[in-house]
Amino acid sequence: MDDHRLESFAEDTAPTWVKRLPFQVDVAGIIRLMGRSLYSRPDAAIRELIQNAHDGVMRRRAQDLQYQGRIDFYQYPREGVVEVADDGVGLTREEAEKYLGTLGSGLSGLLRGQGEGTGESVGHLIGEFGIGLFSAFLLADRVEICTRHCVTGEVTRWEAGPEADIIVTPGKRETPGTTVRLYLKPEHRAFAEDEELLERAIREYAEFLPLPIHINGKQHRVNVGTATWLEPTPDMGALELELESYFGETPLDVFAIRQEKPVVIRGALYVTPQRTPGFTDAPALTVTVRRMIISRKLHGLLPDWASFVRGVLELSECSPTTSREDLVRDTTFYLVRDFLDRFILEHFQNLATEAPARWQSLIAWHRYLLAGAALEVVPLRYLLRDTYRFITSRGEMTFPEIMKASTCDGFSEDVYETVIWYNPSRHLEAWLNEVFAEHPAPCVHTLRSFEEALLALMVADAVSDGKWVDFRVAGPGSPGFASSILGMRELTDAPPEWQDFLGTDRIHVSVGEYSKSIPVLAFLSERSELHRTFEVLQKQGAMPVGFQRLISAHFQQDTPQPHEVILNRRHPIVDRALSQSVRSPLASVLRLLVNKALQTAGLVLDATLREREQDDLSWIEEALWGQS
Ligand SMILES: Nc1ncnc2c1ncn2[C@@H]1O[C@H](COP(=O)(O)OP(=O)(O)OP(=O)(O)O)[C@@H](O)[C@H]1O
Repeated sequence: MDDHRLESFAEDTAPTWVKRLPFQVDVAGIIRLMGRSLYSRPDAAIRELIQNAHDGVMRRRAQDLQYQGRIDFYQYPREGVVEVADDGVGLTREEAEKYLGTLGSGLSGLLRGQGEGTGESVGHLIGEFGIGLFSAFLLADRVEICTRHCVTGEVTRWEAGPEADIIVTPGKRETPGTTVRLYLKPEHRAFAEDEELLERAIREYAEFLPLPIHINGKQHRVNVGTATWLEPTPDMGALELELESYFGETPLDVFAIRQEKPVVIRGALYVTPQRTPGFTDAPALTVTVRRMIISRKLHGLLPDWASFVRGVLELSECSPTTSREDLVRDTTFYLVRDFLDRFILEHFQNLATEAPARWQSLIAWHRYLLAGAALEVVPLRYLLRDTYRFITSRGEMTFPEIMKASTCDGFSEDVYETVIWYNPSRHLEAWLNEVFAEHPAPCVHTLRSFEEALLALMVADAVSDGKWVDFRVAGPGSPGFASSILGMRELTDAPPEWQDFLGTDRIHVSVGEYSKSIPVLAFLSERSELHRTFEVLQKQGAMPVGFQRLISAHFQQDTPQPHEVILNRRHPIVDRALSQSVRSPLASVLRLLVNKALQTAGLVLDATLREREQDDLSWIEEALWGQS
């Protein structure tokens, strides 16, 4: 790095003049800024006022254990006013002057910092930053507060508009507590007129706050206040019902969390019945801090793989962001995240041993998501290895069962101890079931691509555990398939005239002997089919040029294998046909059998093959007609 000096901005001689300016803060501007950038929605003000009222009540409760406390909202539609009233501790005149008018200064935060009062009461206070009151200006252009201190009985009236000075005067109020009156901006007058709107806003944040909240003096409380998941030993039935009513879906499996270390976590998680969560957004949780809802969709706490898990957590040690709409990504946050990763996995491991039927139904329901997640998450893969049931030619089997049944016998020429055969294409399923019917090894139908990957990784895990195992497509191209599965001997290319007669440039014909009584076996090359589809599209001019180039490059690198047709020399028709010429009627019968085998394997006959079929039928018909 160059050696350069930090030059002073000041003149070298003593300054001829110095001016000191007070640091200017445009409070109105800051309030506007807070409204626009700090909070994502104007009803955040409702939450801040509830929090303040709550803290006031908690502080009074710390002094008087008999006292319960409540919060009341009142609407005055004619005046466009909403009031939030509590019967809490109230403020002295000095406190009102000091804390209500100073941005960034709040008593709650101070008390929590100093640990004043009984540990419990301070621990319950929500306020922290000393800015919440200013959020009232999101909804209102004027705010008036009347407060009576519960001990001194002093009554203070406080008033502020965003542009004007704060005015503090004596006030009138009979009982202890604080009332905050919001003179709503015209665009927010609905909060004074629409009771449902106000109720929704209250419940959005304070649903689980134990303090009762009422609107317009009505008897029933707006917030439910109960949160079974916070109880020391929650009743699981009640918990399930509560989650169901809160999240609006029936949990498939519920698990409560009560954790003390390394961080305190209370709550409940459940498995959602939704099959495609995580498609549009990452897994999310409802999170409360001191029972106020921080977010109903908090991201980043659940592991990515657990996209089918939902729930609600009380994280009293986590820090809300200043807007209280999210959590600060600090060490505590990451401790919670790491804990959840381990906890959810352990829960499923326990479920698999303690309630296997339940675990099986979860796997069946969330097959895609679980198998997909297991590709990356090794412990989950180990769990699925022992419990995930693949569909095979011998019914459903777990990986260890497949391994056991796929052991090569002593007579096999294979160098591997175990060979797992699998079939990745649906149209070969029935056919391969027949082929494998008498064979002790199963054919695993990995009909969804993630299952093929899952099986491959399980094989790779077995290999790294020291097992001598191979993994092969059940098809004639795979070593050992013809000999060990089909019992086929001496596989050779068909003589050229038979290749020309029975095959095409896309169909390769060979002859062998196999134990089955089937005359012809056909195996399609999926790549060849794909190639053909693209060729047709290209001819129709239906493919964008860029895509076309990509496809051509793809197939140039690796030309597709032809479809395979294998004639069984042991079958009498095949044997007799091959001993005659390609012009004999039996040759046409054989060609019909080849077409049939290709169709059974899933090939849709093209025009050439269909034409050929017609020729064969006419030729046989003619030959038979001639004979009668
Ligand atoms: N209803 C109330 N009852 C008693 N004191 C109150 C009430 N509302 C506000 N106060 C006092 O005013 C202070 C400032 O409130 P403000 O909402 O701005 O900040 P806070 O609640 O301390 O912190 P935060 O910004 O995190 O909400 C509070 O700390 C509290 O001392």
